[in-house]
Amino acid sequence: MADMAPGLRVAVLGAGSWGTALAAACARGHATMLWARRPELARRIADTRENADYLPGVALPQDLRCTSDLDDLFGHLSGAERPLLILGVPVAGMEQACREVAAGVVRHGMGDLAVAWTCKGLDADTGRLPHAIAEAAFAGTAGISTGVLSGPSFAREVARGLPVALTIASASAELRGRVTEALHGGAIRVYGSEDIVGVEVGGAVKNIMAIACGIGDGLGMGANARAALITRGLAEMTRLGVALGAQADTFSGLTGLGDLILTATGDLSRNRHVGLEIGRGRSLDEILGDMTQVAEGVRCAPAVRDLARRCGIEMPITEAVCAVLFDRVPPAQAVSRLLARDPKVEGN
Ligand SMILES: NC(=O)C1=CN([C@@H]2O[C@H](COP(=O)(O)OP(=O)(O)OC[C@H]3O[C@@H](n4cnc5c(N)ncnc54)[C@H](OP(=O)(O)O)[C@@H]3O)[C@@H](O)[C@H]2O)C=CC1
Ligand SMILES: O=C(CO)COP(=O)(O)O
Repeated sequence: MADMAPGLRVAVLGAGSWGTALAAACARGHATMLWARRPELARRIADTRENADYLPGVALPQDLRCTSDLDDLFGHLSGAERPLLILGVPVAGMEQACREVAAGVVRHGMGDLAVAWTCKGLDADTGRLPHAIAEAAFAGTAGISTGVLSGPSFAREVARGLPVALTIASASAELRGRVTEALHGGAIRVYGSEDIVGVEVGGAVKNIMAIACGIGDGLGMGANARAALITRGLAEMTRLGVALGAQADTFSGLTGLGDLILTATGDLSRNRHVGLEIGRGRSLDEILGDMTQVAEGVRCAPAVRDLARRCGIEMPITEAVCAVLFDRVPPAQAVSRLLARDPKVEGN
């Protein structure tokens, strides 16, 4: 069946805060369907035009469709000329989501599907970046092109229609064009990149640095310390990324420095929130117990630390965050250890 309506067919898998905000943005110009894993949430979104669990108070577009049935989602996409699927799940859900996508593509006989994921982190058990998780899950399934959508973007601000700039990284120019067509316009700018590893490393490491800056601010360490953590955090992110094959320039862009500044300083950040509360003396279990949304940096920090060690890369701030979160090192002691490191030449 040819795609008769103007615009693309877009599906968003995952109705958390980011998936919902992106689905709302796409629905303004394209036939869009959002998938929630809880049928009860899908029904409430469809009935109330609000995702009260994740974006309370935000009115969703009337023509955004919502389902909890994956076959509805693939039915919506199959037959369209240039279908786009955005994955709005956290890293922990990435592998299963990709497997569901591969199965759906086969079940619905789709010959072409562009898939863009939005998670920021790496697999807590294996240290794989999201593109490696996708590659493994999609191996053997023809017709799927892939990319990562990232950048400094608090879901709540995007859902309110405030300006934002995003980056879509993919080896496929056609996929970059499809994602740009779905989102670019109005308050959203979309930039293209081919540096998938750089974009993914930026997204993963900035969350850890946001926790570090939150800890510093919770301890009352001041603005100078925050600027130092951001700058040296950028150095850590760049070192790791370059060792993994990324381009150094990517880290001064939206998905590196841009997202690092946003998340390390913006109080809408869940990762910064975790750090702030740790710095104020609360325990990690207590903080996470009170949160209903994901803070990817917590699970990701040990995986990044271990990956850096395997690569022979120094990441002292990441090491300090892990020590505070998981080894019960008091935050002030972790700061003293960082300050006591030997002097070195900046840039290294
Ligand atoms: N929020 C933001 O501002 C931004 C977030 N991101 C990234 O997007 C990703 C998703 O984050 P966000 O939407 O904020 O998260 P939320 O915590 O707001 O929502 C998480 C969503 O994922 C579902 N989910 C949770 N765990 C799993 C799992 N193991 N398998 C499948 N689905 C799961 C939840 O379903 P259920 O409700 O049923 O539990 C929910 O729909 C993260 O990697 C985040 O870093 C990127 C840019 C901006
Ligand atoms: O990635 C984000 C903004 O770009 C959201 O950050 P948090 O996950 O810390 O809320």
